[in-house]
Amino acid sequence: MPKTQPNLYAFSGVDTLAPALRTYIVQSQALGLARHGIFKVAVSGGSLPKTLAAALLAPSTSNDDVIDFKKWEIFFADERVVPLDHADSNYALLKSELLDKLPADQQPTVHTIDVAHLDDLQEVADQYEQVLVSSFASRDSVRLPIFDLLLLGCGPDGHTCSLFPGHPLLRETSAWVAPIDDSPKPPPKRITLTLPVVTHAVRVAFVATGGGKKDIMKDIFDADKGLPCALVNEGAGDRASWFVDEPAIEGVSFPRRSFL
Ligand SMILES: O=C(O)[C@H](O)[C@@H](O)[C@H](O)[C@H](O)COP(=O)(O)O
Repeated sequence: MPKTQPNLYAFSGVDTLAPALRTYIVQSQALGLARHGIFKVAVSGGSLPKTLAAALLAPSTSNDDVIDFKKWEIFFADERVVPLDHADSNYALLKSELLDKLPADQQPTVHTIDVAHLDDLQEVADQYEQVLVSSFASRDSVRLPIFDLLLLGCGPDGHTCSLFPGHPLLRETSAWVAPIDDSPKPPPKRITLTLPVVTHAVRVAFVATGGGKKDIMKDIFDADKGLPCALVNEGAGDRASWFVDEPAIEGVSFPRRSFL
């Protein structure tokens, strides 16, 4: 069977991107709820939580546009191994951008890292993997967890999650969650979903905006440099969708799709 290609959706700016991202997330939510009565989603840090808030905090426009946060189970695609109230924490970022703005009766289940052993990176990764095992069935019965949706960013070097270009972690085939203590982007100590888990998700959405992304977007879409984002595109095919603004893909020749 020929390999499928990722969907590249381009918008004039975040104000037009956010409603489309919302529609895509609502569709993903419906698929997740139909599959198992819950919506299992993992999110990254960076600018993503702010864009997510723009997409998700807007009022519903119809009965088909309802976000049922109480049925969401939120995981972190990667997390910096710091206290949960630390300025570097992806959880703290999601909390301030989104969770704190949701009413008390609309709070999702959120799986943070266990901060009891922050000095033991492997332990933090192992414990987070156990959280996934508890949610996605026993490790023996499923080879890989299947997230309903991953919401990811793309770094200026082509990294995603805490999977960095040329890093040995890209070759991890066994763990679901891995520690990294030499992240080229500070802070150095993190945990991350591994590449097989990322490419195994039902859907993977990247959000990349701004002219600062255009060179790396050319490398991801028009070249063959084995960058982490390109490896996700290769593994997920048309299960991967990119929500970008025009400045981010200026000069990229890969064909865009229209988001309907
Ligand atoms: O852990 C990190 O260091 C950041 O979360 C990082 O991975 C970020 O997601 C990308 O660099 C995209 O950043 P923007 O969303 O700001 O473009």
